[in-house]
Amino acid sequence: MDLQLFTQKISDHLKEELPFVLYARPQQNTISALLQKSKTLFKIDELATNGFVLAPFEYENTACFIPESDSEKIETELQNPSVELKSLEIAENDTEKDEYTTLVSKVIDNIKYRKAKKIVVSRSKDFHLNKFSFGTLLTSLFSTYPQAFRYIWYHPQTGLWCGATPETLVQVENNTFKTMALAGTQPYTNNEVVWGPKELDEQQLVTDAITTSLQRVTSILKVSNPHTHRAGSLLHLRTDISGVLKNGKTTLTKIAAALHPTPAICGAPKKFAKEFILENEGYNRAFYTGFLGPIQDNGASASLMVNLRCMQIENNTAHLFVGGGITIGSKPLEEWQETQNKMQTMLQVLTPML
Ligand SMILES: C=C(O[C@@H]1C=C(C(=O)O)C=C[C@H]1O)C(=O)O
Repeated sequence: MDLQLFTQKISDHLKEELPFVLYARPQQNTISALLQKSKTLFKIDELATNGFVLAPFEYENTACFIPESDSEKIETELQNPSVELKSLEIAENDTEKDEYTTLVSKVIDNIKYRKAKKIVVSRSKDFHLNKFSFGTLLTSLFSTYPQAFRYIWYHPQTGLWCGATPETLVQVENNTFKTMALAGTQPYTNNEVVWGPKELDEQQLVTDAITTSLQRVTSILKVSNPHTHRAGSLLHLRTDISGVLKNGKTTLTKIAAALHPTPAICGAPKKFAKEFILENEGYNRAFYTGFLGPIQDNGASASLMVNLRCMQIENNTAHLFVGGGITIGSKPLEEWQETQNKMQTMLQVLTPML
């Protein structure tokens, strides 16, 4: 379908407050959309129905869902999806900076007392938009980050969420699966990339925790060496993990539950880190650091992504969400700067509306 018609159809759907989701896979120019016909907020326990799932950080069993069976499916192709990235100045707010660096210091204290090895903390920041335009958001989001998984989700009960995430939670295809350990961040420059021991250790911890939690549900595991992954104006360290699902019995639901929340977005040990986050972060992450993606073949095939570099847009306000992993070597001011840098990803998308 022609991009203009595609955009018009979805804008009309939004005006009627009808649910929809549109997404494009990494490196692909095809944007697929599901336009739900009713206003029902579908919830699923088993990830075994064709459609698109959106799960919160506090996922236990239940996630929001747009079923293919209640939707019209349309597609379009993006032309020339390449935009130059220009860093935007973000005014520093002293109170926000104090609150965040204090939170990071508290994590470091807990790590010193050996309560945890790593905790990922985060914050949210609001930006005022001069004028929200769905069409502008669509072209800006999908053309700025062709290498990321991009999505826009809307339901009158969840609001409008969108993002461009570099991180796969799990991809399943014919009994085989792929996942990744993504951790360690530095700004992208033209210089040679060097990773220090802090980042290498932090990333290894994520790889170890993921491979351990996969042991129960998989039979063959292949683990790559860590390599640099570019995500817009940032670089991460990434290890690819792939294998075969155990006896053909492991379902998508089981593998997602075994992985989520990974130490890339929660911490290690998982239980302590999650409780610390819920008690101390001081805001509700909602769908940020949850997972989302299309489910096909009744769960035999799926691409579930971690919901990072995302925002919720309400009227003329964009709520951006950013965080970072804290380990023994972390420094509060550097962690603050890392969240400022991560904010650039969604700010680039908002530029035409600021
Ligand atoms: C928590 C975020 O990113 C995660 C934390 C990272 C880190 O601490 O280096 C890197 C990639 C992500 O796994 C975020 O983008 O908000």
